[in-house]
Amino acid sequence: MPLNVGLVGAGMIGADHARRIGTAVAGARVAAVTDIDPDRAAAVAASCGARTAASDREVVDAGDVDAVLVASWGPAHAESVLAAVAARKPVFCEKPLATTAEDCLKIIEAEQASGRRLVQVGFMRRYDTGYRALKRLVDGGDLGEPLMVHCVHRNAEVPESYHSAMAVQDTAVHEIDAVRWLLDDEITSAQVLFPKRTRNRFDHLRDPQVMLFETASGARVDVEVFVNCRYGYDIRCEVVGETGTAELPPPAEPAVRSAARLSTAVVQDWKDRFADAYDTEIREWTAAAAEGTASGPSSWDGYAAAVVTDAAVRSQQTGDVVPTGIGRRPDFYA
Ligand SMILES: NC(=O)c1ccc[n+]([C@@H]2O[C@H](COP(=O)([O-])OP(=O)(O)OC[C@H]3O[C@@H](n4cnc5c(N)ncnc54)[C@H](O)[C@@H]3O)[C@@H](O)[C@H]2O)c1
Ligand SMILES: O[C@H]1[C@H](O)[C@@H](O)[C@H](O)[C@@H](O)[C@H]1O
Repeated sequence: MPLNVGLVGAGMIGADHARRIGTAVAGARVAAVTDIDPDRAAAVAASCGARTAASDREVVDAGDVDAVLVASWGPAHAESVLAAVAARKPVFCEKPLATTAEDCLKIIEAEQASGRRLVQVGFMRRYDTGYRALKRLVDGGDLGEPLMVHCVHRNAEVPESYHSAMAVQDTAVHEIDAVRWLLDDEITSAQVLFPKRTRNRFDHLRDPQVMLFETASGARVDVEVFVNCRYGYDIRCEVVGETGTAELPPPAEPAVRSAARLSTAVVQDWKDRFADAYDTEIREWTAAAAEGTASGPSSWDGYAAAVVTDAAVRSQQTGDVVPTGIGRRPDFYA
């Protein structure tokens, strides 16, 4: 019997995950799809042989839905995740887990009360082969004690609806999770600085931004976010340890020698850059969900990302170093 997945949110990434479940994941199928835009729900349902449902509640409560995939807008995530946890169904939630730390805590409490892990958050970098290789080096002690991490997150461009806080909440949130995971260390403070602004995009947007984080052990992390860099999608990460450094490998692209030039194409967007990571992420989610549980990035990771992004957004107003106030991770999430 395949795992029957109920999809909440049939936008860009929801449709992509539905396609992925149909083509790249064995032992799972999409059974029901809902979206507040019924046309989108109908189109995605038709593309994967599923039925449509009127609401997230209907998806969660359906007798033939074993697990729920939430890919709606961030502000709608908490309600759907809480409903799935209440129904004791495994749930994958695209980032962010919730848009407030308070809602993340409600999910943590409900999940702990259920007695087992049910929630996986969509931080797909943890499934990227390059990041996994970096993690093995850090964990294996090959670099000595990690002291610093230098990160770059560049998008070719963003739509007009993208605003300055999203550079933290939507974009740097990936580095925030990846660095916590790589170093196995919590982020305790955040600061955001604004360099000279690009003239190439909207007046309302501060772009680029430089974000500085400190971890509980004293490691320092810098993240350059530049979401209108024009030339492509560019993700970099270098861990500097006491005895060595390691850098994320660039995506494998052929080196082309032609017309007296040696060149390599730059990947253009996140869907291509992390395509394999998304496949692995959803495969590992469905495998755990088939066992009635969840693995990978947890509700605690979703909460930690929320408190760090809150601190960084506050720092955007003043430039101050803002403590994150992160507490102790419950043993449930050890
Ligand atoms: N992990 C990643 O790299 C990654 C990449 C892109 C998007 N995301 C996340 O995925 C989520 C969706 O992003 P997107 O780019 O697909 O956005 P999108 O706007 O294309 O799609 C969101 C969909 O959710 C629907 N929706 C909103 N509220 C709903 C509700 N209450 N019930 C049902 N449907 C609802 C909208 O109608 C829309 O179709 C966001 O949280 C985003 O941050 C993650
Ligand atoms: O929602 C997207 C997505 O998370 C991408 O991975 C990131 O590079 C973009 O900056 C963000 O807007």
